[in-house]
Amino acid sequence: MDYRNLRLAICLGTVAASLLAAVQFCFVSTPTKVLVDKAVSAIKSTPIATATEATLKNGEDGAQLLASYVSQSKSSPILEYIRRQLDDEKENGTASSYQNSYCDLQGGDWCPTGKDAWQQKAPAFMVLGAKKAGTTSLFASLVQHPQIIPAVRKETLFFSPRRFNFTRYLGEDDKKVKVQTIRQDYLSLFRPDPLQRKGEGKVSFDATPGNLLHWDTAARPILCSCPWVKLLVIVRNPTDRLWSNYNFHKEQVTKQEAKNDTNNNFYSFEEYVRNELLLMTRYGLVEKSSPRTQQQEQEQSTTTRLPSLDDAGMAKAWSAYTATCQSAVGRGMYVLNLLGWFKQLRLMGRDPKDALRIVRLEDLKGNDKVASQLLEEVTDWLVFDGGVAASDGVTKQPPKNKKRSFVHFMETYKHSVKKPVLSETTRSMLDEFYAPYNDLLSRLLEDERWSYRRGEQGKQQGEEPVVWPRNLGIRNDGDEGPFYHPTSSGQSTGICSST
Ligand SMILES: Nc1ncnc2c1ncn2[C@@H]1O[C@H](COP(=O)(O)OS(=O)(=O)O)[C@@H](OP(=O)(O)O)[C@H]1O
Repeated sequence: MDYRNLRLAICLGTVAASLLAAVQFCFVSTPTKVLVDKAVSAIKSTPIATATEATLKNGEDGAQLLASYVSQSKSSPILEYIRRQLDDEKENGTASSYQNSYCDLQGGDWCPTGKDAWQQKAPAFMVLGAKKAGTTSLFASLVQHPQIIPAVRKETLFFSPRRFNFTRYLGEDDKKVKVQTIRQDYLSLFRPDPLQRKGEGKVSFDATPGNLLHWDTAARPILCSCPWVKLLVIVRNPTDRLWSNYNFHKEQVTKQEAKNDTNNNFYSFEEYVRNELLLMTRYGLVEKSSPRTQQQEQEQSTTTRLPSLDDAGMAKAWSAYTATCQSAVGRGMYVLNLLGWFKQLRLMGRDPKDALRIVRLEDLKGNDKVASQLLEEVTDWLVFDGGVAASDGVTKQPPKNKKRSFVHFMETYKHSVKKPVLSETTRSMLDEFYAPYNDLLSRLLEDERWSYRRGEQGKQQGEEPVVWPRNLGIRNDGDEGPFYHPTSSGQSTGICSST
């Protein structure tokens, strides 16, 4: 290569690198259609996308376009990964090994006690998500409980990867979580005058729905800084959730465009889903079931596809995918997201059945005695370690405002919202796409009603409300509750016991 050609090559290389950096920067900072556009155009420039790309032409049926993309669900690497995890789910660690491996206490106490103790103010529980599964209703219902106090806003977003200060909160090798630094900063998001709560049996909580999706980055910092925390999850039929996510995103973009006086038609729902499936394909999470040519295989291995989905590969692929789009499809892969949390809990020696409760929005809708009882049971568990007995002589207090009790809120919400309708063809295609994930969820939770199968009349399976674990409110060991939280005032047990 002569000098001029070399100079030209260097210039072109520099321009390409700058463009790539600009695209990456935009991905993490622009939460609108632009983000998806950029992600998709980046994909289009790779051989993988060229192999799978299809464009919606004028008048073309969106459902038809989507069909080839959802057919991949049966053989996707992500499903294989989940199955492997489920076969291998017995792996248990201990609190001290977890703490030694992942949590840098910086001279502090993992489970401080005493009246100035951090956890007097810290969250006793968190609502992890899922986004668009009724978390706002659930939040509004929970705060009706006189012993439950929210953070300064519903979603603190403190542990969300786009806000979380990785440099400040993680050690140099990104492995150990700086517990004291997180506690010091996170605490500012909780109500002042926490000592007033001492002895009153009150507990704080954070309800950031993205934390379910971001198990790969959020679970460890959360569990290192609040090792006692209880986790509450609400899910919803993943197709309905996805549709709601799309409409919400569309509305946001439309509003923004009206403000900027621009008007680009937002993607159709089918294109929106297709774009995400393309991204997932790019990161090796799902793949087209049609056999690839040898050339395509070669091209794929030299681009961004990750070689295999072992634990590290999965976390990396998931982070890459969730950083580049709304993650609207992945948020409904509940089993994967929960497994990420299960794994961390097991590593720290906590049984997910004790640490986590999962409810379905479908069971909380409507003015139904059972739904009301369900929420009451859940709140008893959140405040009193299972509702069996209040510690320190703290007794259960009546709701603040009877008129706005759980069910009342749920009911008025339902009637006040007018919703666009999803076409039946697309709905059943997405139901089919999510079916294997839902089946694996029911395997994980040991109850087939989590599979969200529809009956003949299109009704969701399961006549009785589903909550996991099913023995809610009854301790399985008959012993002290497994968590330390503000109401237990030094009588710590489980992960925070003095052992
Ligand atoms: N009580 C009751 N009955 C029926 N549906 C309900 C109820 N409460 C919340 N919802 C539906 O949940 C969707 C909003 O979920 P989130 O509050 O989690 O949204 S967000 O993540 O906080 O943005 C939103 O879904 P869509 O209407 O389908 O978009 C709400 O209508």
